[in-house]
Amino acid sequence: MTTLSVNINKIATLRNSRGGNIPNVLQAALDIERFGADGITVHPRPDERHIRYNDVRELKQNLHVELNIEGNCREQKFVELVLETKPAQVTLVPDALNQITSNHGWNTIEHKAYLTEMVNLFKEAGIRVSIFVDPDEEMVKHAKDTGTDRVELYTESYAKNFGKDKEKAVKAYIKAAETAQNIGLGLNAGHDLDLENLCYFNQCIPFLDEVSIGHALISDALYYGLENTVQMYKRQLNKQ
Ligand SMILES: CC(=O)[C@@H](O)[C@H](O)COP(=O)(O)O
Ligand SMILES: NCC(=O)COP(=O)(O)O
Repeated sequence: MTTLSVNINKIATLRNSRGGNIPNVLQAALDIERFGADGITVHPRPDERHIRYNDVRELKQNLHVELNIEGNCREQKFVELVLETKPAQVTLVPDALNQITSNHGWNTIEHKAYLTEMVNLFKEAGIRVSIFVDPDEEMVKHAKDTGTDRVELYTESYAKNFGKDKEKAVKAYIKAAETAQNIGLGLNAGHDLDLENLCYFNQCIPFLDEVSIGHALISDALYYGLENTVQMYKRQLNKQ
């Protein structure tokens, strides 16, 4: 069964807009856990514009479900935070400084030596590692050489093209996913997944381990409430 890790960056964005502690990010994460999510994802960025480094520390101390920390391992502060908090999973994302959001996966050929070093560092600390990649069989194959446990397929292009032609939109993802499965890599996916496009993606790739979803899920919660929304996403993942 594919697990749902809820990305709570957008809850922190709302909190930070007023400088106080409303909404309370930790409480929201604990509630999301209680409502049935399998994990919590955070993506701290160097400017701490949404999740702050201290949020991550608090979350790790209080959550019972898996914590997935995504981010740029070229940032020393990020590496130190991950090694200090020891989440269940770290997802390595090649962000540029001041990027609005993630917009590409790693080139696992060009950066293989560097990624191998980072994967070793985190795995030695007992942390599962996932590498964020575009839906490209070559990138998946070369990710395997780094020793990573999983890859996360960057689903922005799937989400963007889903409305035009969903079969075409998912094609490269199925190929990349099958490659990962054949070489023994675990498989995550995320970015712009939503209530419309999630079920089809999961049905096309039934061996998916985890999806991480934030922007659409937190937006849907404005209409449906957080509890309902988490359960609506879970139901999409449970449809055969
Ligand atoms: C890695 C990824 O796909 C991103 O979606 C990310 O985790 C979200 O980051 P922001 O919330 O900063 O857009
Ligand atoms: N890894 C993707 C993620 O955590 C959430 O992405 P999005 O749903 O906010 O686009």
